[in-house]
Amino acid sequence: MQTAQTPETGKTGRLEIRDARKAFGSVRAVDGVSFTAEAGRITGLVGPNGAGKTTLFNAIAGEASLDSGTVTLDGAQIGGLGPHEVFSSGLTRTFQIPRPFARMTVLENLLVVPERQAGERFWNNWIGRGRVSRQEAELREKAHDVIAFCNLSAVAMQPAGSISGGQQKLVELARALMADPGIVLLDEPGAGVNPALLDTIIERIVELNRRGMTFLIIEHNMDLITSLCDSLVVMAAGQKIAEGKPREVIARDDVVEAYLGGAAA
Ligand SMILES: Nc1ncnc2c1ncn2[C@@H]1O[C@H](COP(=O)(O)OP(=O)(O)OP(=O)(O)O)[C@@H](O)[C@H]1O
Repeated sequence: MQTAQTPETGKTGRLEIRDARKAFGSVRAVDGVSFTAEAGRITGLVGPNGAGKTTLFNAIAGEASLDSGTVTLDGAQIGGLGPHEVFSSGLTRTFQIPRPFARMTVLENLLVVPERQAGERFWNNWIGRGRVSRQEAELREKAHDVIAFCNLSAVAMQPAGSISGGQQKLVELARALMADPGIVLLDEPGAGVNPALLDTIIERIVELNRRGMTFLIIEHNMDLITSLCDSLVVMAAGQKIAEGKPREVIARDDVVEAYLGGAAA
């Protein structure tokens, strides 16, 4: 699937969610949520436990279906597609708990990421080599470039299961980059990561965004959210309760209230 560029910015990765709904029995996990992650921006998705963030992420990434609503990426409908088709359309995600192939080296974890068949080639554009063929040597070269970019060179030949949880988060990001995505969905990139590695993760996200990559990030760490995000969407009990500039949004009484209620639940 070819991705279109957003006319105003020339960037890709604009994700638009309209009236998304998903229920599990009587639980309305996602209850009529609409928002847009603008191309070239970093959008945060926050909310207390059980707000519906993960359910929405899973639906966007094609791992679960919505009951109703639409999801478009650069104007193309991706709602209802399976995970591989969503991936091919230029959207990749990371998981809250990293899922590397534990016995494979970090390098091998990157080499097994399938190449997208069409669409934007973010990383390739950046390294300026045009279209990278599937030739093993070039794929390895790209993987080494991505590994260096993610500060993982020192552990490239180690089994991914043997490195720290924070480094595994960087492997997740690196695997996402191998696909040259227009947008990356990050599920709690800061969770369980030591402060030094967290700085590296933040720096890398900022650098990728500076080069045009779009991000949608679920995160509980408000310092990380306010320092990284251009805009913030707050969910509670399946609904969007606030949206706007991060510092303004998190100061709102109803947002504070939702968090206190969620924490007490
Ligand atoms: N597979 C499922 N079956 C039944 N209920 C589910 C399922 N997945 C999620 N839920 C329910 O849907 C609601 C939203 O859950 P979800 O995990 O999406 O919230 P969340 O905002 O990601 O929370 P957290 O921050 O704790 O990860 C919760 O009430 C949860 O119990």
